[in-house]
Amino acid sequence: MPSLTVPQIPRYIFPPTTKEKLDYADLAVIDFSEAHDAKGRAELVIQVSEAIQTHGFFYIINHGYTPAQVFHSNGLSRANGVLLCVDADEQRSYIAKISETGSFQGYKPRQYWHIDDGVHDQLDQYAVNRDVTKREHPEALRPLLGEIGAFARHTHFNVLHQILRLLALGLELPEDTLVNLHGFSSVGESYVRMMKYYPRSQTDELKTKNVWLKGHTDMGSITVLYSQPISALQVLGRDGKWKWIKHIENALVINTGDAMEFLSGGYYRATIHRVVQPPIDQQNHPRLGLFYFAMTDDNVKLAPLADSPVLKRFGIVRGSDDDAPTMEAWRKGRTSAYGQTQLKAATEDNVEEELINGVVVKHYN
Ligand SMILES: O=C(O)CCC(=O)C(=O)O
Ligand SMILES: [Fe+2]
Repeated sequence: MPSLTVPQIPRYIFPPTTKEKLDYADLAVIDFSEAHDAKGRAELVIQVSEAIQTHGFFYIINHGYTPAQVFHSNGLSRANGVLLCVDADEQRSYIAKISETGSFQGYKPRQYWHIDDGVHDQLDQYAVNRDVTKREHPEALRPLLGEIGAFARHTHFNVLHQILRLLALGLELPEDTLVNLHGFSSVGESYVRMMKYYPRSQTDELKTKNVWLKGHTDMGSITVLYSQPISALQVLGRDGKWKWIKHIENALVINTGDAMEFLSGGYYRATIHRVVQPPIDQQNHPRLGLFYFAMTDDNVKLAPLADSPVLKRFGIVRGSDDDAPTMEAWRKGRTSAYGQTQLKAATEDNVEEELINGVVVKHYN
């Protein structure tokens, strides 16, 4: 019997994975069920450090949810429903004031970002701070806020913090060094994002050479993507070639962002990735995304953790903190500029750039 409080939300029917032969990145699969004892964790530290240094992406399996739980298939289905159910008028009243506030919280209006050659994005997105009470949300979302809050909490404590412990150990720092910079209750922006990409016109595909989101790094520390079946995400390999990210049922796809690159003095580089048109057999489906974008607390200075013996061995020192942006300044600068500023051609081929807080940010074609 339908519940009286939870609205009937159209279910998203997952399309099958592609039959096309794609050039997939060969990513490490990190099994979190091995993280329970010291020996297992020591092994995972090596695997995760290597994965970040080679590809920048890795999978996590056995992260604590089954596909049947709200956070995977059902979670995507709900994301779909929420993005679909809210009518245009209501969407308008929950629009994110992205350029004014430097925050994505709320709806990003469709076509807000410039992609290339006059073509704008074709995707809906709704962002919810991990503290779901921070803002008002559209009516369709309200009955789901408890679940979204629990999802954020689970991802923050059981996924993000576990990864951060492995990364701190990889820097030979006390296990909780990075965890302490990512407090769930601190002032900061780590948030849940639901995305829905729509198929685009042939003209847009031609003008952008099939690129839906240009190659970029994420601004935060860690991005957690709940793997979904439509292929479109690619990673730029160290050999300069784009490789596809393969869907693994109920896996998480993890990458590092700018904040982690700053904190580790470049030891954990931010991953360059992009989104392109899906392969031919998946092109007629909208593509859903469910993410947790993690950032440090707002007041953290994004400068190298120079106590790390690993960084010391690499000769990485912490310069004046006056030169380092805080997480708050970095995320606001990047968020308000993204898809809005006129990018300049860089000296490298196929790269454009912009200056954010005195740091060059690159975008890749
Ligand atoms: O849709 C995806 O798979 C990735 C999206 C992405 O890279 C981003 O929003 O930063
Ligand atoms: Fe990204």
